[in-house]
Amino acid sequence: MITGERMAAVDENAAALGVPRKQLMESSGHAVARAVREVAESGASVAIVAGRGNNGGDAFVAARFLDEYSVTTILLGRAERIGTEIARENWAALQRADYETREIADSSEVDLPAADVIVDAMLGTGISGDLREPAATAAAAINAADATVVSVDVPSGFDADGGDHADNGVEADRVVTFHETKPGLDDLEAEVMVADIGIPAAAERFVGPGDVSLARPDGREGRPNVIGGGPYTGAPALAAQAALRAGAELSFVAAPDSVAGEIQGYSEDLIVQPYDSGVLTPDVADDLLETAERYDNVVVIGPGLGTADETLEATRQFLSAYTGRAVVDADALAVVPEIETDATLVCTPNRGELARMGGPDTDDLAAAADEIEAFAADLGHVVLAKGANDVITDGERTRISRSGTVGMTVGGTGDTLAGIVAALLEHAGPLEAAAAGAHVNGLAGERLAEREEYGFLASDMLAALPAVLWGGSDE
Ligand SMILES: NC(=O)C1=CN([C@@H]2O[C@H](COP(=O)(O)OP(=O)(O)OC[C@H]3O[C@@H](n4cnc5c(N)ncnc54)[C@H](O)[C@@H]3O)[C@@H](O)[C@H]2O)[C@H](O)CC1
Ligand SMILES: [K+]
Repeated sequence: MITGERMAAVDENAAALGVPRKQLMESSGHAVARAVREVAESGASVAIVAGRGNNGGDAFVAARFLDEYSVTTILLGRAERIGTEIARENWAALQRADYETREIADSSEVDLPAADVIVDAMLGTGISGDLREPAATAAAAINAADATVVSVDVPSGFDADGGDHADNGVEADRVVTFHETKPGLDDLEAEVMVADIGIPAAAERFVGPGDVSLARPDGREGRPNVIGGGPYTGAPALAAQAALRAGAELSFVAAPDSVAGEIQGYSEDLIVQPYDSGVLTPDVADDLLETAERYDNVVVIGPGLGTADETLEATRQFLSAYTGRAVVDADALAVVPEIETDATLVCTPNRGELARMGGPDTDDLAAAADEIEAFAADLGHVVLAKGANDVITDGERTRISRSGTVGMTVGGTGDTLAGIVAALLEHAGPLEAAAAGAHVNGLAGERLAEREEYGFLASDMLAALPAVLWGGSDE
């Protein structure tokens, strides 16, 4: 089962692994042709109704595999407004190879030829909202036709993220969906066939650019609050700054008044809010909990907190009562296996912290991915286990991030990671935020290592983050 937006991420990851979208489109189109052949008698007439996106592109490919039939390909819209390069190229090939094609400018021109089989390639996972014209009129004509309807990827009008189908959507007899079925597809009347289109398993297993695109903030959003500091002051400052560099609008630090000034001193960009105590105590935790619940910000709890008994008790109390989203790092991790909570937690243990939490005790986290997945399932939260390769899992789905470089084994890179995950968690799911966060943190380190393999600081990574999240230069 895979959603449309996750499919786009996997698609982008496949391209980064060397399997470009055009090759996927060729496989998709071939799969559609095979499905048509299963329902078309020899000599049958086939009408392809294509949209201007890659769903249509798949059908332009299919037309080339259906020479034994009389095929007409109808494009809803003008050819020059085909939305993607690979769909345009496949349309152009049909023109040059003298295939039977028609362009429909608007709904008044919708007039489907009589056909034994209709291929519905108007809309796939790129749909937004109920069918607009001319797709709406075309869908009605398809539904009224006396033909077998084969839909490409999903019936046009079906939402591959939410699983519901537009009232004016196409009623397909068959659906050829790619790679994995989509949520809700099997509830439709249609017969669903899943076509393998050659996406390497690595495109799902390993975090890639598609996962970063999926979790990247569009614009500045979120106001994470770092609950940290006490004995240490660098960690909360790094985490809070990383959150800003990863797209947060504001970044708060709640810290003991004894160190608040020092933390503020690291960066004027932070909003440091001192509390009247030398360390995090249960009373202070109560106040911070009330604030966190009121503002519904993502919390980062742990950086630099220290391990005083009353601090651990305060952390236990905060996380047990909290119902929002939090990144739990460093010394705060110890309490997570001891508590029940309704909060959505992303735990970011390093190898030692993972073992102390009850997870596998090993240097090669990727080799222990299944055990870490089982540990996360038991823990009930997302675990981002940090190592040479990071293992990110919600107990059901597991990803490996291979980004990063040996120079990152310097103090503070775990703090920047926690801040990045917090910024992404403001708008992305916990697994998605953790996977993209781990990956982006590693890419920032790689970018610095291009200049010098060692010797860079965690604080140097802050300036490299925007470039790896949004592309562009950090110079
Ligand atoms: N992800 C993969 O691995 C592969 C996907 N393939 C095919 O690509 C489509 C998704 O293509 P995309 O270009 O993103 O969008 P669509 O073609 O689905 O539709 C976009 C198209 O439709 C217009 N549009 C959007 N909403 C509406 C609406 N409500 N009413 C009318 N028109 C609408 C929009 O303006 C665009 O023009 C996927 O389904 C697969 O079929 C690859 O080819 C194979 C690998
Ligand atoms: K379709």
